[in-house]
Amino acid sequence: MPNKNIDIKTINSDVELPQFILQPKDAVAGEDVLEVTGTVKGTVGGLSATSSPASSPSYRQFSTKKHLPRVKILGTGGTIASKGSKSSDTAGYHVDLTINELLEAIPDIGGVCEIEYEQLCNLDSKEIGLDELYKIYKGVCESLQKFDGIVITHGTDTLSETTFFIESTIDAGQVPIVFVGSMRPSTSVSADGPMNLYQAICIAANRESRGRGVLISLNDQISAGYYITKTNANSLDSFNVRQGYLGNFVNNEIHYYYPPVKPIGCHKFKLNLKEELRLPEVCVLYAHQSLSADLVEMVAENYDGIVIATMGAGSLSTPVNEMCMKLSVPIVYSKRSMDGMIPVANLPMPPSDPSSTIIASGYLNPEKSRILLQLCLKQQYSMKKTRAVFAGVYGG
Ligand SMILES: NC(=O)C[C@H](N)C(=O)O
Repeated sequence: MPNKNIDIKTINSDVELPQFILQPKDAVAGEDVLEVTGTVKGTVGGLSATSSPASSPSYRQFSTKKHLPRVKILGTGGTIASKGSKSSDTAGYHVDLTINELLEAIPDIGGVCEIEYEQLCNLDSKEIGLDELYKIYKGVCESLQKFDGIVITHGTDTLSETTFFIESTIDAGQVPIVFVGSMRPSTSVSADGPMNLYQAICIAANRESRGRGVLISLNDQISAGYYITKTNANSLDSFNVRQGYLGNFVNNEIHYYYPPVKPIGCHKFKLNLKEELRLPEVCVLYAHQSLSADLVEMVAENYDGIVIATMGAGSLSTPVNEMCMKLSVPIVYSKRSMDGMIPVANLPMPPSDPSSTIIASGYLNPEKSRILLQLCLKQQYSMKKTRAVFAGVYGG
């Protein structure tokens, strides 16, 4: 049952699925208002299970005078759910832990919130595809109506693609959606997963996190899932972006630097929850010296759209530009550089030319541009409308 101290109100959303905001009634989360007994419930492989106190570690059954927020955890796998063969291994590990096992490593969490969890899949994030994205999308939509916050465990390699997709397709209203992963497997010395997960759950349960959309919690930092990306393949401090962090987590305190904020110009796409997720095929090409124009043509024949990671702020050789100008599929010019953007002025054809199918990615990196173009193609947006969507991130 949803928390009785929270009012659920429908919000005006441009997303087809009815969604809700959770608003506290007079009672404030964390104040002593009523006696509740908290449990951790879970679903693994579609089977529902409520932990029985007798067989459970102590954190799963708690009694408190506090009115606790309710948090849903959706498990998808990643290094956070992985085991290596030696405690010194930080590579060559495999996904092996369920959400239930991850929670055993953070016994203090029972005092923070009530938790329900669901294991959607248990994969390295390189295996996350449309089916898994759809499960995450569905899991988040269904949980929005019943919980104060949502946490999704996920591998870091493709984490920022999933956060971008979820921010682009779900209007979460006030409910924090917090993604979390780790860089070291659970078996390693100084594994970062348990603290990252603990912090993510605290962030999801905290009222200061409301109205901030999709967040990533990693290495004590809180950032916006729309922009942030993995910038280091190995270190604990693996997520970074020029658009910056939203806050910091220190010794059980959450410090936001700004009032609630969501990314400017983030276009929301309506998806139909009842339909399986199918998206048009968009290929990412990585430009380099002597990139073959024929390769671009070959890709255009086999895909619905192309994103090119150009060499600077839109630079491609003359033969490749000429090929792009001839093709009829949409081609997004993005960048190899981690930071910066593609200004419209650097496109080989002005966007006002009706025959142009070349679009500037603005601040979006190639993998996020790919998802945005897929969503535009799925909705059968015109070139003009697709440009308007990319203009939200100063492209177009
Ligand atoms: N740190 C990680 O989570 C990397 C892992 N290969 C994954 O993305 O699932």
